[in-house]
Amino acid sequence: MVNEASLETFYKIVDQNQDDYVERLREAVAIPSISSIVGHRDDVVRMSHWLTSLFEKLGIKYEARDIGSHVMDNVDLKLPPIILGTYGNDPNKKTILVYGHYDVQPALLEDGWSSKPFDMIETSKGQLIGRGASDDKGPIIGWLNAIEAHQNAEIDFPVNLKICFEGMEENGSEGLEELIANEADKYFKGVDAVCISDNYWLGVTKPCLTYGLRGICAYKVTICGPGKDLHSGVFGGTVHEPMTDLFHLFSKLVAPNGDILITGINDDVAPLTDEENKVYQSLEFSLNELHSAIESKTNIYDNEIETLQHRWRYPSLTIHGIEGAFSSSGFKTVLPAKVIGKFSIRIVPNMDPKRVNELVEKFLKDEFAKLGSKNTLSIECLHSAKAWLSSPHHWNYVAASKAVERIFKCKPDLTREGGSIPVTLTFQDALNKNVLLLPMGRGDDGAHSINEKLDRSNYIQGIKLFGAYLHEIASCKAE
Ligand SMILES: C[C@H](N)C(=O)N[C@@H](Cc1c[nH]cn1)C(=O)O
Ligand SMILES: [Zn+2]
Ligand SMILES: [Zn+2]
Repeated sequence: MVNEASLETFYKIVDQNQDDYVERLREAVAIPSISSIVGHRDDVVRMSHWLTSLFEKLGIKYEARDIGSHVMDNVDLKLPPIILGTYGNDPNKKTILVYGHYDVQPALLEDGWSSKPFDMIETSKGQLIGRGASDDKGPIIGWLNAIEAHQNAEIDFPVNLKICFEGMEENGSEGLEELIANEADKYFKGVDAVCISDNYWLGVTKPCLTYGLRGICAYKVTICGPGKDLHSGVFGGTVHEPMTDLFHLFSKLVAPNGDILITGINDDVAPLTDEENKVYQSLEFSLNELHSAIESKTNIYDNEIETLQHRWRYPSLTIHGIEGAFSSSGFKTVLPAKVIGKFSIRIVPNMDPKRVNELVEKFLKDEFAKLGSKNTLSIECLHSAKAWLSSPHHWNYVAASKAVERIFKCKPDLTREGGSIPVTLTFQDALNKNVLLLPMGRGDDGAHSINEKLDRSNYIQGIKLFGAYLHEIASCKAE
């Protein structure tokens, strides 16, 4: 049985301390821990130190595991540590593993942010705007705030908590899979279930529990031509241009209606069953919510069901950008000598990254050969991860559903999501335990986009939700 009085005291303490929690998030957002930019690697490491100081303050035992180094953009870089924490070790309590990441996506004011991305502001509507506020600093700090609130309220922490925070999630989670495989029977031994808060509600009003994610294969395509950038007037029309080749190649990858054109890519996509199709009929999601999240009406599908199916259970291909091309304002009549195009494919159940890589390589090489260009082409898969599906009827989900009802007075939606968190499947397979995604933020938080935000109410109610979830876990029967 959940101790109702303890929970009420916990909620009260969370409410009383909410301004401190916001300040804590502001401090964390101020560290630009961007894992995919060489010059920010020290900031990612600084963020790990910020977290471990908080672990010390809260009495969480931890190890900051050194996982070696890697080469990124031709630079040898130390990988940020994986922080493994342990809070409580009572054999009579269940053990829950929480995972999150302390790295963030890149962000520049000139991308169109309305305020400096790493100086978190709070708007009059209670939106906490800053890079990483929702993805994933708010949620990871949320777990730590929940621990502190139990201490301040002087109530027993209901479970043993194991914590795994990484600093490379936005850049392929390098080193994490290996660490989990090595530690499955050591550090992760005794874990009963896993909970990850690193995604978002479907819309803006109703909480959800998430049981599926798409995977990802991310590519870098390099075309090299002349030995240096050239004057387009002097040399244009007389040399094979890398940018022209890249545009031709990339135009073959995907149609404007989103269909992926790579030969064979759709062959393995799991067929849509009647049972799965039914799931989409009962979801509360409107195109209006989509329009507000994308700040336009540029949706491909004119109905909710197809939109969600193409977000959750069909693959998609996105062209992200071109390195080496002229991209500033103004006009420069340059002929770029070398360009690097970047795209990724979100993959779905039954698709295998190895097979996807083979198909992508063959397709690009065949198409490049048709151009008759004397430039050179190279293709690199930067990182990949399979799609993930969990069992939403497991006691882990039942406990989370009860916790949502306590805090939000409604039953959560059961959703899948289009983004990727490679570690979900790794934990599920390596530990053979149920994995639950319990989001804190809303569908319009703008993760990876400009003006990323976390609503103060989602942050504070999210801390209460995490606490309530752990209390429900403690009182539920694990079968
Ligand atoms: C859903 C999660 N919060 C997230 O944003 N994941 C990233 C992971 C990733 C993979 N390559 C680079 N980042 C995502 O889905 O893009
Ligand atoms: Zn992210
Ligand atoms: Zn994330």
